[in-house]
This record gives sequence, structure tokens and C-alpha cells, in this order.
Amino acid sequence: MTPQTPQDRLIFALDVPDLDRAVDHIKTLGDSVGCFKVGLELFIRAGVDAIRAVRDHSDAAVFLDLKLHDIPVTVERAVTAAREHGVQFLTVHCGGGEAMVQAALKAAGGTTQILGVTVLTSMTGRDLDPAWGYSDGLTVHELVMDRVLMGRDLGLTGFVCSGEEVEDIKKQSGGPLLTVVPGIRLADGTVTGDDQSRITTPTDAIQRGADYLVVGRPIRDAKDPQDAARRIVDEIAHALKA
Ligand SMILES: O=c1ccn([C@@H]2O[C@H](COP(=O)(O)O)[C@@H](O)[C@H]2O)c(=O)[nH]1
Repeated sequence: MTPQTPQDRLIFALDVPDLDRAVDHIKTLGDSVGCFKVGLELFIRAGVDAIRAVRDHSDAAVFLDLKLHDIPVTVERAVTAAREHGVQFLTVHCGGGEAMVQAALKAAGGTTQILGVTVLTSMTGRDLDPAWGYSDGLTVHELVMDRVLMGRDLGLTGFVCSGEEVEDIKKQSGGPLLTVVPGIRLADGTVTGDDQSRITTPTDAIQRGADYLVVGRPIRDAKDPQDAARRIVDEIAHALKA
């Protein structure tokens, strides 16, 4: 799914604790963003009603960000269910292994775009401790690239990564892979000191080649979320022209 307009490229993370708040955001931001992301918090609280709410109150796409990581048959059945709910994007962890990724792709059937989560944007090199099974000296950048290239060979065509890795993914993959980039923080630093580690501004991410930006708190916690979203779309448009 290739984004057509700057607005298409902006995905708002509906990280809120109830459906009423989600609907408020969908109504306010439906004209400013291209996609709403339903993540773990909202899905556990509201279930598929959250997906229906996006559909009922906007024309935006739905991204179900459950980061599936389970045995192949469980993932296959979960992806089938998500596909039946008509979600456009769904995440699986690249670290779940070959059979799991293949099961996800088979169940998605080309209808739902499966995105491989490479290394969470909250993680740094310190998280890749050999005590957790990572090779000694492995960097986050290397692990992201390994997962992208292995995932691509299995048939994955889209990945979640930080803005720091986008350029190399585009250069080294040798094909049109989609990159979806969370960890977006604005140059004015309105959201700081949080759990994200590998952060980029909208301009940096787009100029490095990101296809989609995932933005949560910088919009959700802004005084005027609609204005914040529109400014980000303008920034995306400007970066694309540059
Ligand atoms: O590596 C990842 C994968 C997913 N996310 C999700 O994106 C949003 C980011 O929200 P902010 O408030 O803008 O930090 C959130 O829903 C995460 O679950 C990610 O951040 N990093």
C-alpha cells in the first residue's frame, strides 16, 4: 500500500483507555490523518469495537498493532481473524521465526499488509545483552538490518523500524519495501523524557525515506490535537518537496 498524499503518511496511535475517547479522537482527526492505529491498550479495553469505530467515524485506514509473536498456528488464526475484520495493516514480530512469519503471510492472503516489527524504537544497544541470547557486540542497527533482509526473503514487504534505519533499509533491500516509523518527536520537543529511544523528527524520517510515520503522544497530548496533526502533515509535505 503506497501512500498517495502527505496525509496518507500520518498514522495516529489511538493510545487511549476507552472507546469514547477513541471516538472523540477519530472524529477530531479523521480529516487530518490517513490511518488510525489500534494498539494493545485500546484493543484489550474495547476489542473489535475500536476497529468498527474507525470505520464508522472516518474514511481512514485501520492499523491493528498487536505485534503478534506466538506459535505459527496461533498467529495464522489471529491474522485470519484480523483480515476478516478488514484491517489494512497488522504487525508481527520478526523475532518469531520463519514458520511464524510464513503463517502470518499465508493468512493475510495479500489483503492485509503484514508489517514486521524489527527492533522496538524504545530499545537501545544496552537491551541486546548476550544474557538474553543476542550475539556479543551486535548493534541495534545490525539486528534491524538482519531482520529486514531475512523477513524480505520470506516475503515480508513492510517493516516497522526507527527513522535511523530507514535509509539503509531502502538502500540495502534492493526492492520497494515499506517502512513504518514510530518514535517520532517534534523539533520543538513538546514530548520529551519518555520511553522512546531511537527518535526522529517528521522531517528527518521523511527525508530518510520513511513511507509512514506513527505519531501518538505528540498529537494526543497537544493542547490542540487537530492543529498538531495538521502541522505534522504540513511538515511531511514540506520534507517531501525538499
Ligand atoms: O517499535 C515500535 C513499534 C510500535 N510503536 C508504537 O507506536 C506508538 C508510538 O507512540 P508515541 O506516543 O508517539 O511514542 C505506540 O502506540 C507504540 O506502541 C513504537 O512506539 N515503537
